[in-house]
Amino acid sequence: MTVAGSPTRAAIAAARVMVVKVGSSSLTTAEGGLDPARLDALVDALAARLAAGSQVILVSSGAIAAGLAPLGIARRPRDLATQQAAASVGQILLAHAYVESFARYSLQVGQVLLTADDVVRRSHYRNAQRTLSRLLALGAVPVVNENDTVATEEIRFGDNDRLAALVAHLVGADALILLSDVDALYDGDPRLGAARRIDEVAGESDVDGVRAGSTGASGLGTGGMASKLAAARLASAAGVPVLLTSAAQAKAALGAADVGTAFAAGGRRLTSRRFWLGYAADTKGTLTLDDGAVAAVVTRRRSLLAAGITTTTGDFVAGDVLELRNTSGVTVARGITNFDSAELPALLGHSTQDLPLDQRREVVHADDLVPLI
Ligand SMILES: Nc1ncnc2c1ncn2[C@@H]1O[C@H](COP(=O)(O)OP(=O)(O)O)[C@@H](O)[C@H]1O
Ligand SMILES: N[C@@H](CCC(=O)OP(=O)(O)O)C(=O)O
Repeated sequence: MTVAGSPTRAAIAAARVMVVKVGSSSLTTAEGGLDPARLDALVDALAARLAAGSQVILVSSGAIAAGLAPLGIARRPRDLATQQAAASVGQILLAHAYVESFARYSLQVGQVLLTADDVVRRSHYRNAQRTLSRLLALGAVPVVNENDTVATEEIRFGDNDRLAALVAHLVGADALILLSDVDALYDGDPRLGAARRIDEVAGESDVDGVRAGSTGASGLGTGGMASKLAAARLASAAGVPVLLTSAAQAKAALGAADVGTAFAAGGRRLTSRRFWLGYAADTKGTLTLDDGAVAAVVTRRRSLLAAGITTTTGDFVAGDVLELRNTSGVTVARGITNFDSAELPALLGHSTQDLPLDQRREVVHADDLVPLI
């Protein structure tokens, strides 16, 4: 049963700025290629929300899927070069289809193709932020996708669910809507048999035991439900509530928000620097902390000193972001190191006053540290 009028659904229904993400399987036909009718239906729903006064950023997958049929490729290719070639052909078709469809409402669209670097590197992050807010201020609808043709295997987002969650934080969205080919989150993949529908996720305990598959039914998308769940966690940590439903229900999702699964926003909205540090930046290594150090940094919000670190891994330099783990291997925080990986091992376990003068500093300063538990 849908929890009508819950605070999360009310917040989504009232959102002024929203990011809407649509998956490949919701834009293409079974034979391959774009499905203009489904794309128009999505744009109808977006235009209604825009007419009601909201600002909408669309994160649209579908470039690879849209490029397959025109290139005579029958199935989604596994190798990166063919995926990139398909995306290169498909992205133009996709952008063109949106231009035509939004034109029915006299709306302009602006194509924004992002690489992981654009959202995880601080200087690029602010640039992407400025471009998106200027597009919104000018009344255009930003249509975002990963810049598939230039992204290498190592630096790819690979899934647009995560990209959409990062964009939601980037633009300070009030809600993130994830539109897929399934109407809600279930406790198991509904394709595999009876599964219970989940209406509302208030916290981690509500998704305990949920089996989220990592491949979609269509074979066109990437990541399956697992990547949507991870994206919902990311957005929730950024203070953004999430609604997950099918593209077929886009109108209802963008209207009363009384369909699908609603994920509550967890806690307060982090500043962009702390969100970047805690969730978006790439990490270059790990530090294992003893129990006293975990309590100091997580509970008492203190800086991390060399005395509380037992081991380090990775190849990093001062200024890199590291994962801070407890002795069971659980990541308890992320932070910026003040030391290179080459000099840190010799300092471990030593109290700060025993260190040479030029090394008497915190390993991670409290201001550069985001607890994650
Ligand atoms: N626990 C679950 N609840 C709902 N759907 C699930 C679950 N586990 C796996 N799935 C599958 O995930 C698919 C959606 O993933 P995907 O095809 O990657 O979507 P998209 O292309 O929209 O990004 C659904 O078709 C559904 O069968
Ligand atoms: N950037 C890729 C989409 C990758 C992706 O996440 O796809 P999907 O799982 O359908 O949202 C493309 O446009 O084909």
